Amino acid sequence: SVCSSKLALSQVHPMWQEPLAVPGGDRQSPVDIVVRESIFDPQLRPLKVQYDPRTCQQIWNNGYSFLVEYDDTTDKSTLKGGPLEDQFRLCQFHFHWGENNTWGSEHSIDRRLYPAELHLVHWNSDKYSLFEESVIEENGLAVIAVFLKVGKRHEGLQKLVDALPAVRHKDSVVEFTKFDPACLLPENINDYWTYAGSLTTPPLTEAVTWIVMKQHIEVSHDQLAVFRSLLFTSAEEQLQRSMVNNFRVQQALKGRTVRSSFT
Ligand SMILES: CCCSc1c(F)c(F)c(S(=O)(=O)NC)c(F)c1F
Ligand SMILES: [Zn+2]
Repeated sequence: SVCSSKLALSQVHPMWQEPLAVPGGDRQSPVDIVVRESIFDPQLRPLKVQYDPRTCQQIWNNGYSFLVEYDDTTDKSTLKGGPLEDQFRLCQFHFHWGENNTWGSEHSIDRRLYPAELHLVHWNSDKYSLFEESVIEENGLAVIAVFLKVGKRHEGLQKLVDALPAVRHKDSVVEFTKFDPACLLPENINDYWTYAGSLTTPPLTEAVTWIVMKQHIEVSHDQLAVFRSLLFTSAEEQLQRSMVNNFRVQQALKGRTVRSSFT
């Protein structure tokens, strides 16, 4: 699928070589969400998520995270409603996580970090014909963020966990089909915060409408340990480095309002 276009990602530098200056960046991500400063917006509608597991294609280790990629050439897996005016197509989902269970998420709620964070990346197929175009447009992307907490084993996630050893090294790809990403959403998807932000990986473009779920999902310690068994490095490289702490440092809100869909 085009959504994790090799070209766009080829400019990717390891996130931890911060700061990658974004000239005049005034809507950068991630941020800390201060609950008491968020504004309830009664005009925020329920989210409409329609995912078709048959559009699931492959898992790719891009040296950053592992991306589960979907066929985004038709409107089969879509997101609309909530803060969104247009219809968005699912192109991939991936995670950010830490070296231990103390930190790993990109966003935080009143400074509380989670051990990992899921990102479901969608692009505006009403306004653009290609993912690449949408990445550089201010209303181009919509990302649903879901926090992961360590607890009971997530049965739906296990199929994905079992496939990860096949993509241990950077640039490895494995076929992965019939996975319904809806199983990774919390029961309640109508309680969320939303704000205007950016990608948290280069090109760091300010194209993202963020939708951060209030309710987290639970995964087991062992499932998260398999995430940490992935490598940033390709099979050829001398020095292998564990894929952990693949989150960006938090950015200033710079006057932005974070709205909530709930009181
Ligand atoms: C040119 C990007 C290729 S796809 C992609 C990605 F791989 C990624 F990691 C993030 S993120 O910023 O890290 N999380 C929302 C994105 F937003 C993406 F769109
Ligand atoms: Zn992400």
